[in-house]
Amino acid sequence: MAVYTHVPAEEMEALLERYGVGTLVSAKGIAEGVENSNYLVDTTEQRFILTLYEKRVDVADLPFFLALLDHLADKGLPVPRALADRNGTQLQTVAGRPACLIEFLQGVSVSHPTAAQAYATGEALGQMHAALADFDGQRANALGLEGWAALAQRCGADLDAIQPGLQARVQDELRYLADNWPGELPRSVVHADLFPDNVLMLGDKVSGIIDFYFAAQEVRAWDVAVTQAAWCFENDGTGFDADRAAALIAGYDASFGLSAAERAAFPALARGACLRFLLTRAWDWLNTPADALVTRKDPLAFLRRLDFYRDAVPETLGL
Ligand SMILES: Nc1ncnc2c1ncn2[C@@H]1O[C@H](COP(=O)(O)OP(=O)(O)OP(=O)(O)O)[C@@H](O)[C@H]1O
Ligand SMILES: N[C@@H](CCO)C(=O)O
Repeated sequence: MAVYTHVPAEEMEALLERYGVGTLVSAKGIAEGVENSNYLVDTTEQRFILTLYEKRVDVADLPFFLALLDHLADKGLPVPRALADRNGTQLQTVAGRPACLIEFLQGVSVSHPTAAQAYATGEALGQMHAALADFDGQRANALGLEGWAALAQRCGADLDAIQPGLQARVQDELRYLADNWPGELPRSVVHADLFPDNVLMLGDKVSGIIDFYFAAQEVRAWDVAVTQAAWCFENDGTGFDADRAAALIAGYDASFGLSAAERAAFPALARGACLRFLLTRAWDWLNTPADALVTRKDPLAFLRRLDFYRDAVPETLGL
């Protein structure tokens, strides 16, 4: 579950008062997600998401994230805005945490995406990249190449407690990526975490793209690699689904497209994607008490993906 901070009903009521959006009917903690606390809030008029920003979100980055949501929503993407209260303020303090009241979008996150759903997601990702061409917000990617090395350093030899030999494997991979990272490819603000749980779907249509709190400037095609690594395997990192992967890339090509240079670099980008999630999951695995309410995600599910991309023949990746 992910409700790290409890919000008393009185405080919720006082918050809603500032927006003039009806009075509180119910507020339920949302179990999904690991990063922030989220509540589903119903008022006499409307339904909202209340997000309280927790450990990995730096308050100084919130203006960037809120501007990004507004920019994409202005361009017609199904992205929820943070609402402004009667004074025009989007960012609030709730139960001592920075917080926003966010538009509720319909749809469900799929656990076993079909090829048609992967196509729609690739297409939506391409539309998002097109819409970001004139977004001038700046945020460096703390979870890029340098950030992975720093995180590996912080995990240190404890990586071997997750699986013997993991520290050496991570160091090999960091060396490979330092030598082969295609840093010369076009850059843009990217979503950087477009997992199935961050895409809401109604049937085969994308009805919502959420959770932009890792968005940052990065090699743009890395976003496509992250999305493929997240969408085209079983949860445990086995069973790469070539049809789903090809559909995702075809959807992206239909709305934006990968260049020849981006296709050539795709396996290295995908290895970087896998290393990013392997390391953040490993850090959480090592630093989340076993009795914590939040469910830790398996780092080895991304080691298996990493092994897959290391050994993959590029033609099998749907490129
Ligand atoms: N704008 C929204 N409209 C509808 N549902 C939403 C919205 N925002 C969040 N949700 C719901 O809340 C859940 C958790 O949200 P979110 O993924 O943003 O949390 P998180 O803790 O940041 O997650 P993650 O672990 O993916 O980083 C989502 O899976 C979704 O069900
Ligand atoms: N989507 C990430 C969580 C956010 O860093 C994961 O599944 O590991």
